Amino acid sequence: MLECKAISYGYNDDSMIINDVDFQLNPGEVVGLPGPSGQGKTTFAKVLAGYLQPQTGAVICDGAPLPTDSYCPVQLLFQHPENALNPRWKLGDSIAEGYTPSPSILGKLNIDPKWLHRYPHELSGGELQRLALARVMTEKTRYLIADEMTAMLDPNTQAMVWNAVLGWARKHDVGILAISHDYPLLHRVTDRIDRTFAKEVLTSAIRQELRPAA
Ligand SMILES: Nc1ncnc2c1ncn2[C@@H]1O[C@H](COP(=O)(O)OP(=O)(O)OP(=O)(O)O)[C@@H](O)[C@H]1O
Repeated sequence: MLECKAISYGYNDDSMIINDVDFQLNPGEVVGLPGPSGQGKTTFAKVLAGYLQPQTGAVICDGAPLPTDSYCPVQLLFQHPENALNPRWKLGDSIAEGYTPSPSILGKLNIDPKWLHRYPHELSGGELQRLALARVMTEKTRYLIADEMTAMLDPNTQAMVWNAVLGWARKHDVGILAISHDYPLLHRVTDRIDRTFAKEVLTSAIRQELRPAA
């Protein structure tokens, strides 16, 4: 289980962005994290993935603190994949740094193997995002935090990417935290919604979107 207890984080000590948050994500579970802009969802994601050290509390992954000198079992994908890929490396080299994705994973994400011979600036944002995702779809990833991961994709590509990710997560018992403003998407892909950052009163439109399909 990926869990945190009493996490607080502030970019300066005067004001905390995250206050005393408890959270749990089980292996194989898909949890949605909605919330208005600026509430601290991305900050929380960065703490959970070990990019930021909380001022109070701790992140525990399968019974241990996150490693600092080896592959992190909690991987974080952002809306903009450029930040995750070295602009000076061909994409095949960036991916091979971790592992070699199977032709099946490349196929499920509709990745043209020729892209691996190109540099990041030679692909579209949506193509890059699928490569950034392939890069973390390894058995070493136990939890994936998808922060607006498919926000830039068209609806068909978004559905294709989520099918691939959910199939992979089911097969390997990977837990997923999906952060998004897109309630219909969260309703489609998650098992439950965590309301830590979404304390706003639900509008009737959102309630309608959240209602299970008949
Ligand atoms: N590096 C930083 N230094 C100082 N303040 C920051 C930094 N990064 C984010 N913030 C501030 O922290 C607050 C929370 O930002 P965060 O990106 O976590 O929110 P969010 O809920 O993910 O928002 P959105 O839905 O718009 O992505 C915001 O007020 C933001 O301006």
